Amino acid sequence: MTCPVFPKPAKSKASLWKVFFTKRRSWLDALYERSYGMKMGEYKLPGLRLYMVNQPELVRRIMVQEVGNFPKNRLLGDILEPLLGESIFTTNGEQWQKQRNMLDPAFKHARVQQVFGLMQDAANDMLARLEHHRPGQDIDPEMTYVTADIIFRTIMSTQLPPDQANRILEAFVRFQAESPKLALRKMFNLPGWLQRGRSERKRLQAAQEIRTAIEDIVRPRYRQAEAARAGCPQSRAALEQQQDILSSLLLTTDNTTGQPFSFSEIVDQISMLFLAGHETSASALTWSLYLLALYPEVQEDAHAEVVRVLEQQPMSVEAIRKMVLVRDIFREALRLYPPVGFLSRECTHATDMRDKHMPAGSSVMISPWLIHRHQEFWDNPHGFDPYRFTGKNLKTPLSKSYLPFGAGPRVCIGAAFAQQEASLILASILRDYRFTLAEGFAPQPVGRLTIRSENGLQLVLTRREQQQS
Ligand code: HEM
Repeated sequence: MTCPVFPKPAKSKASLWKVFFTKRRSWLDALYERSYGMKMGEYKLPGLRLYMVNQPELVRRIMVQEVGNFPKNRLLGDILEPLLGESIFTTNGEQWQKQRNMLDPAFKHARVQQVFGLMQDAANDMLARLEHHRPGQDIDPEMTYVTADIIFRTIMSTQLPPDQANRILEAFVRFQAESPKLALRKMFNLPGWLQRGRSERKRLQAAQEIRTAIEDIVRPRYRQAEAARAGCPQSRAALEQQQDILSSLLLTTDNTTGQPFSFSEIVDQISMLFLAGHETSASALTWSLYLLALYPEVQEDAHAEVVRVLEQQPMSVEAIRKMVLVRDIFREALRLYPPVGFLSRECTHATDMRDKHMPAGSSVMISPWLIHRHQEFWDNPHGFDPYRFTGKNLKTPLSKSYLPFGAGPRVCIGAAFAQQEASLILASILRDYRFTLAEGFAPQPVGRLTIRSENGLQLVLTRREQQQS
């Protein structure tokens, strides 16, 4: 039985220096065989002490029961700061709570359903572009494009013109490629001047390019909000009419001070939603297409499900809800290739877990990648089986061993949004196309900010009606 690709783990743990000099390409390469069966591991690096926690009860303690003692790691904030500023993804305490309160309403189920039409417009544009897909062409950039386009349409009511999209997405590729190098330099506590070398300059420039593009979109709307606050009725009406997430951020004021958000605070949140909202979904969609191409019989089952549902009703929120197999293929892709492979926290107080004493200030990593492939929690952990979610024999309840969207109060705000867009995009492709991997092609998973395929995904698409005629 074919097994979906995953980087073969080393036999044993690599030395620290080997990790530093040879594993900077992808953190997945630093894993070794025992990583896939351990419940807790300890790593002493020059710049920090790091604990890897995979045991479900301890994960729950960190992410749900004692969240206040395990805030988001400063290292993550430092790495993302040039791009995201002080956004909800990295802040803690009161600042985070204020930002979460502000964003939560925009991501409620009802609100997510309202943007289905906008998602569908973007999916239809994707289908039009796919008509020009060459056999064996990489489909990963298309998944990145369509998910970024959905974010622009739903968050900022604007479409992403191809030249601007390419500039932003290419800058993000550079940012993502340089980020793990900085993380390693920080973990190894290298002197400041070594952390500010050529790679860091490239990274900062890429972040600035993305922020400038987002600032250009936000600025006129921000001015409109200022005019509305100064009493201009037309500006207020225009602002209220655009029922996107940017509008709700522009209209919100701080509960305690009554002040609106500043321009840079708004740019921080929008940049974060752009990053968190398209990169993760694009990764998961590309992996879903890979799995479907690798398992043609599952692809045929899923196609049949889509056709069956769409014979009774048009593509809609209700229709995709009925596509249970499509949903479970996406779930299984998120299990095997969770876009956020590591969740990183910090210990504010010294504490004990299993046989380890963790000093205050230690870093804690929870890895959906390892937990989702842990042999004790899953049958056939590296195998593809979308039907496992409807069977009754899951080895461990999903609530304990499945966390592609995180858990507890910091759980992903966009989980319902992501599920809806993914089902829509997959169903649209499955309805119109049969697809296979290009001859001899195998993707190479790499772990950077998200888990992507280093060499993309080369697919051959064939239109279904062409095949039948
Ligand atoms: C398949 C797609 C997605 C995956 C796998 C994913 C995964 C995650 C994970 C694991 C976290 C928690 C990180 C942690 O605890 O350290 C998270 C947080 C977050 N995600 Fe997502 N995400 C996805 C899509 C989205 C989308 C579409 C949006 C918005 C449009 C979004 C916005 C956010 C935000 C704002 C947070 C921070 C929440 C907080 O800290 O309060 N995500 N995501």
